Amino acid sequence: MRAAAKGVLVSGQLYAQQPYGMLLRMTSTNCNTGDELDAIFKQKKALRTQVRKTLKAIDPSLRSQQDKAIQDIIVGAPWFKSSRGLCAYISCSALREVDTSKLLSHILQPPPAGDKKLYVPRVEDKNSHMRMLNISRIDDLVANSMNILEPTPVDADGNARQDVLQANDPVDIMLLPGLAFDKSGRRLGRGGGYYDTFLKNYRDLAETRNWTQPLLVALSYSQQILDDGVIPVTSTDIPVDALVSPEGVIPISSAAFDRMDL
Ligand SMILES: Nc1nc2c(c(=O)[nH]1)N(C=O)[C@@H](CNc1ccc(C(=O)N[C@@H](CCC(=O)O)C(=O)O)cc1)CN2
Ligand SMILES: Nc1ncnc2c1ncn2[C@@H]1O[C@H](COP(=O)(O)OP(=O)(O)OP(=O)(O)O)[C@@H](O)[C@H]1O
Repeated sequence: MRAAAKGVLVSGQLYAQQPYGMLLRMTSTNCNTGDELDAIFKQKKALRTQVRKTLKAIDPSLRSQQDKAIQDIIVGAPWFKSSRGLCAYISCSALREVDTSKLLSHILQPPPAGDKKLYVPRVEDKNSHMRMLNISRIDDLVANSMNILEPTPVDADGNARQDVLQANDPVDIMLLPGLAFDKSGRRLGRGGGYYDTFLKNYRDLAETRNWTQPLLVALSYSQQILDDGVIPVTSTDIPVDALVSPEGVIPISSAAFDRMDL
């Protein structure tokens, strides 16, 4: 995947090669040279190793206190209560991700309490391709090869599940996982590029449809919030609008300040 980020010249213009043979025109704002990218990927890899270690060292009871605090903050928040459509991840405890199980059970309550449409990730292939599919019950999930629960492409009645990129209505919020974050919105993922690719596609779709962009909200243990300047980023990394940690909501973008009622 690293080679995919190197520049190629087409008709005198520099392009970054993307999965599926797509080319992204390199401009002064989105351009990283091959050497820069190699250096950044190395720094990201080292930081991932360090953060994984930190996460493994958190005492399990402290971790579950943080899991509860983060989910309670979200469930009680006006911006969450008023949302109609969400994308959320299905947390994996072996990866030490902030737990989303209480949040998901809350969203998936039978109506009228459960009044939100939920989309969750399904990895389609190793070329950073992930879809977000609609589920209405926790039983809609099965473990994939990475041991993360994900929806089957077809529901129990044999109908294809709705893909959020094909839906007629926008989602308001995306609850995102990650290994590390900072208070300027930088996010370090697990390295697949799945979220960055999906978020870019959703952003393009929302723009085409004239929809309000969803708020990108990352769930983070206190230990995952790093000082500004520590998280290396490339031009394809999409910043988050806000963080939710056990200490509360940290709004970052102007959209977060406007919409999170803080
Ligand atoms: N809960 C959850 N679901 C998700 C993601 C995620 O980060 N969390 N993804 C977000 O992309 C996609 C799947 N991508 C993944 C990428 C790496 C690993 C993983 O197990 N990484 C190991 C290291 C593997 C290695 O390189 O040796 C790890 O981080 O410890 C899991 C999922 C879609 N679904
Ligand atoms: N919009 C995009 N289109 C195509 N490839 C992308 C896009 N965004 C990121 N990638 C590629 O995905 C790979 C992994 O990127 P990176 O290391 O930044 O992932 P990450 O942010 O840690 O993971 P994730 O986005 O899944 O949380 C890189 O090769 C990167 O060039």
